[in-house]
Amino acid sequence: MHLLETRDLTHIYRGDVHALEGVNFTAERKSRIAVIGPNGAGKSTLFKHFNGILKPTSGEVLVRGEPITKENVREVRKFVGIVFQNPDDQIFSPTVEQDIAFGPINLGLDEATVAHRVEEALHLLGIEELRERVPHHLSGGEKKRVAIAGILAMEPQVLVLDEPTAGLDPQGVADLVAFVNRLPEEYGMTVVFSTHHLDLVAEMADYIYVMDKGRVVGSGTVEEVFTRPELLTQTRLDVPPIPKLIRSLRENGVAIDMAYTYEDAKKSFLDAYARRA
Ligand SMILES: Nc1ncnc2c1ncn2[C@@H]1O[C@H](COP(=O)(O)OP(=O)(O)OP(=O)(O)O)[C@@H](O)[C@H]1O
Repeated sequence: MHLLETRDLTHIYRGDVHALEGVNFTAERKSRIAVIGPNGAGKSTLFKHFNGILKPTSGEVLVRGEPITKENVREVRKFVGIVFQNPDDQIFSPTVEQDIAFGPINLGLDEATVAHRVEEALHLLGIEELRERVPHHLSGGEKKRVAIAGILAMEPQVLVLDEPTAGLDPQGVADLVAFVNRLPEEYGMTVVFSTHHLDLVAEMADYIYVMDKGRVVGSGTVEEVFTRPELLTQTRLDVPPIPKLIRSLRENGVAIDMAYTYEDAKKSFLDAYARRA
């Protein structure tokens, strides 16, 4: 049984827009999964099926092996939390603190538990100093953190992030990467995210789904996907700079180990340099 699964999932929007066509997707506990693909590939539509926001035109979505039904959709939404692309869709309370408390209160938790969860979420996202602020007056990046904190406070087992780094400054991106990477190990969570920043994928994911025109056109480990440049270019994507540069050096006779993350690349370069010396 998979933690989350779609089987032959097809979604046709009104107007005969075929947004998903026969998508098979699985996620396991503690996995870090990137969904990549050009604009309009169907990433957000897929995510909206993960907790029953959208209903399949055909096919199935299974959460812990169970199809999503009217009866279990509340439970499913506790289990799978989604942070949308645009934080304005998700933020509506008068203060940040109240906004983060909204989800836990809705789950029917007692006051002390709600307060505790709000504190934890503020702390995890590093936004304690924003607690009294009016969400709508925050910057884009600050809003994004508040939106993530609001979902996190519901303690989902699966955290789905639709383009989490869009609009963040470089330090914000680095903080987000570090934050996401703590969740599987420290909290046993599964993280599924979409991004157009392919250089972040190796830093934040173990497994990749490549989507194009509503279909999954490739999937595999970071290594499996990034060693298929044709798959990426045919979907208007590209191999990120680190593996691209190292591949090119290898093709030019440089003895250097392949790497996908910044830290691994640094090690590869230092090793290659040491071997020469
Ligand atoms: N509510 C809707 N009604 C009709 N068509 C829609 C609706 N939402 C999305 N679509 C269409 O479905 C297709 C998939 O859109 P989706 O937002 O899932 O793509 P995406 O991969 O998330 O794109 P992006 O990278 O631009 O965020 C697109 O052709 C889009 O125009």
